[in-house]
Amino acid sequence: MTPAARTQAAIELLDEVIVAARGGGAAADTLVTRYFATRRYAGSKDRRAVRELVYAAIRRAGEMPASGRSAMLAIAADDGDVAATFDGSTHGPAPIGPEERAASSGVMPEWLVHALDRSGVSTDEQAALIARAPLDVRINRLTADVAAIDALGGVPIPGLADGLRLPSGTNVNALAGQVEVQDAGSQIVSLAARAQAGQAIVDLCAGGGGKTLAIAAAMGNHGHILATDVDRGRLSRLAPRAANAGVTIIEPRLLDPKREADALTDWRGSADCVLIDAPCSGTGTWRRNPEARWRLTPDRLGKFAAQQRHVLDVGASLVRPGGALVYIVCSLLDEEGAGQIDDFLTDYPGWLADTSDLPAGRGRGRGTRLDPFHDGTDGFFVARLISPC
Ligand SMILES: C[S@@+](CC[C@H](N)C(=O)[O-])C[C@H]1O[C@@H](n2cnc3c(N)ncnc32)[C@H](O)[C@@H]1O
Repeated sequence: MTPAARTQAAIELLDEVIVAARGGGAAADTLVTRYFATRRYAGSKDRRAVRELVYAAIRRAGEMPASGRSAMLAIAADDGDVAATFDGSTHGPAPIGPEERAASSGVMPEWLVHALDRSGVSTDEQAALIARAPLDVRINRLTADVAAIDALGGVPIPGLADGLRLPSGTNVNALAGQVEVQDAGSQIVSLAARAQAGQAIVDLCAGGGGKTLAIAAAMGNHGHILATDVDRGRLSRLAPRAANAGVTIIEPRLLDPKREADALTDWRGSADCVLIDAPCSGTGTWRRNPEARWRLTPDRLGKFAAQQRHVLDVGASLVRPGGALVYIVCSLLDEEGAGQIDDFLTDYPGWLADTSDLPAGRGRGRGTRLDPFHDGTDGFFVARLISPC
């Protein structure tokens, strides 16, 4: 592809990303993969270059741009080489017209700036939310070939015995099951479960099982983990991943939304720990999905808050006396984090917030917050609550 054709491809892709963000369609990453699946003429260098243009344009536009072209014009405004590709060549974009407007620059939509301000997230911390994310993995000691993992050339992540930060672009597919791609923050908040061999743990919002597998490894594959979710597609990914990872203690169970408690009567009041990695806005994961900040609305945020309170109520009923409820969101908004826990503790007398022994993060309300600016991780809020004996 010529440089001009790459710019045109980025414009087309950005148009797709904008349409998907407006209509609840696929994530940018999926759209890029699909785009190239039907364009075999594009080589690996072309794909990488187009992907970088697309993500640079997404990161630069705080508000959703009017079009892919206006988003790329904003990149062209600062980069003469990109501007020169608007040359009207056969596969390239039309020349820039004198009246054409580039998309405005910014970190995120204005309403989110205010919401994060209210949650005590500084301007620098907000900017770090859309920086590039590193490639972190968790070494699975149940199956790991240490020599093969050493050969990847990663750097140990402070505070995580099994965490490794790899050079960007490292292909870890050949080591599936031996290493799990998992952000350092996700590994750190999983430690809040303080999982031990022999325990009975419920991972209520297990999804594809990123944290379930981390907990199983911490238990040395001894004990029992009930992994539940309401999303059949996500939960179905867990069993093959567990098999690959040599984990045998996980029991997946699909729940019916709003009727979760009916399917969990056998676990009522008996879990040593219930982990709730709740559905949330994902403001802490914008490094990986920067276009997600265009999708979020105050209405959607309110719906997440209601879901969070619902899963907290379901989870609390499963904890044994003296057991722990660990609440996690990958968001820095107090509505989803510290505020939820304040409300929970008001409504559940006798429950107490435990102190943090995590190797990163700072206190926020009755929990701990991790963020890219201070911790170099995705953003998370985590609280560990102890049920009355
Ligand atoms: C943040 S994701 C979980 C990610 C997962 N724990 C991991 O580490 O990969 C939140 C999950 O909560 C699930 N969920 C939403 N409402 C739920 C409910 N009422 N009961 C159980 N799971 C629910 C969603 O389907 C989604 O998979």
